[in-house]
Amino acid sequence: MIERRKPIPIGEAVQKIMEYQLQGLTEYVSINESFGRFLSEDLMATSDVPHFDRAPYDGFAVRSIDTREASQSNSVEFEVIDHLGAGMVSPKVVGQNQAVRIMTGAMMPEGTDAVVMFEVAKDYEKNESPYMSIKRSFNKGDNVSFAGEDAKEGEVLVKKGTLINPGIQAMLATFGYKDVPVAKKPVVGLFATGTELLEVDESLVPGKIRNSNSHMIAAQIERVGGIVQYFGKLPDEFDTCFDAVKDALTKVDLLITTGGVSVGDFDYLPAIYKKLGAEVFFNKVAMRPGSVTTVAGYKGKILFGLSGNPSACYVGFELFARPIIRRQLFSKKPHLRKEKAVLEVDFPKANPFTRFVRSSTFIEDGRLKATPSGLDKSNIIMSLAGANSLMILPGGTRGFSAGDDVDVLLLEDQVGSEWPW
Ligand SMILES: Nc1nc2c(c(=O)[nH]1)N[C@H]1C(S)=C(S)[C@@H](COP(=O)(O)OP(=O)(O)OC[C@H]3O[C@@H](n4cnc5c(N)ncnc54)[C@H](O)[C@@H]3O)O[C@H]1N2
Ligand code: MOO
Ligand SMILES: [Mg+2]
Repeated sequence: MIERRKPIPIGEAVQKIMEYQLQGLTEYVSINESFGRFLSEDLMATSDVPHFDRAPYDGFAVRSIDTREASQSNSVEFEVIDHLGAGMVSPKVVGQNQAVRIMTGAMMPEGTDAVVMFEVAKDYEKNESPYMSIKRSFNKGDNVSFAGEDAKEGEVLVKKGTLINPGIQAMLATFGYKDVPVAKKPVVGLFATGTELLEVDESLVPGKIRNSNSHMIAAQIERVGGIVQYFGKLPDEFDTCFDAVKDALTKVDLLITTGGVSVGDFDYLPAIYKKLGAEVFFNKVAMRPGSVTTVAGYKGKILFGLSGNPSACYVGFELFARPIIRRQLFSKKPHLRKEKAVLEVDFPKANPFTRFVRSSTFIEDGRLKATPSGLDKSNIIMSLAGANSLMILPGGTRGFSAGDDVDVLLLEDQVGSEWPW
């Protein structure tokens, strides 16, 4: 007689994992390597930006007071006393009816408070000296980019846990972060179990299949921000698997296995957890696919026994392994982002358990819409390629119709959701 497993609700399963306190760690990387990493500290402005008043246009820096009388019928003349490119600083103090020829980005000379664009000035020479004249007036501050208008020193600009994007790279450089504090990537160990598994370059023979799970999960680990330590595939043999798992646990932060978690005669993971003395959080979840997902804690590490069935394996990772990895990367929203979408097609299958349907979610006419990306069975691989989301169809329902509102979890999104969804 096989053991009867008691399925626990999905929310409870997620919570049990998240209660396990795994701390994120910080490391410093060069700004050149920080793109795509997660900030491990709030990013603060180390100075005003810009830190001096500067010209936002090519033209002439003037004292606005001297322009007051300028009009279409009264042109006002200025003596041009200096010439500045970006990076240059004028040693001169600008006096009455004087101007400085200034280029975009150059620091405003002392005394000036407005910039006249070249387009509205007439420049000429008189007695071999440069002059310019204007036929309109300017107010104090016209065409000036003021110190601190972009950022104020001490301001928190980006929160800890944010993914560094190209804009944040620009900020980091602006504030002189040569080395950037980022979350250390958790090392996630990975085994594929199954005597039936062939390597990717092996020819097909009766009864055997190529191992696709480890390639899929490795990509999922990288997508979420972890480092993959792949230990290879294991045959369904207790001693071999036990030794390999025990040894691997000394080398990683989290350990994922695929296959061997159900009630089959060669499903050894449950017995391995038992012999290890690991604390099994759950071994059955009220969901499809991925109901057999088994998760255990062991000496501050978490073991994820994902199903061997590819779609179940994929879903198990996204629901249970993703958030703990993201939390180690300091995310405050470590779970998949949940949004509402309109179901595009009928989904008549009744759902005793909550179902996560691999789906393609897209925007059409300003609305989020979702459609299954292929066959909905846990052994199916092909529907995963087109899946950018998981549609949540709650348990205890008789199926759904086109036009119904459904919840979708976005797989490629970087913002995430808090818990509970
Ligand atoms: N009597 C019962 N049988 C099964 C139950 C059950 O509750 N009672 N649950 C079924 C469900 S649901 C699932 S899901 C599977 C889970 O099985 P395991 O996690 O133990 O995985 P395996 O038995 O090792 O393999 C299942 C399936 O997946 C293929 N597989 C395994 N590894 C890979 C890989 N790396 N790449 C591609 N495909 C892989 C394997 O060949 C099997 O076909 O159990 C049901 N049975
Ligand atoms: O874990 Mo199985 O995929 O529930 O279908
Ligand atoms: Mg099995």
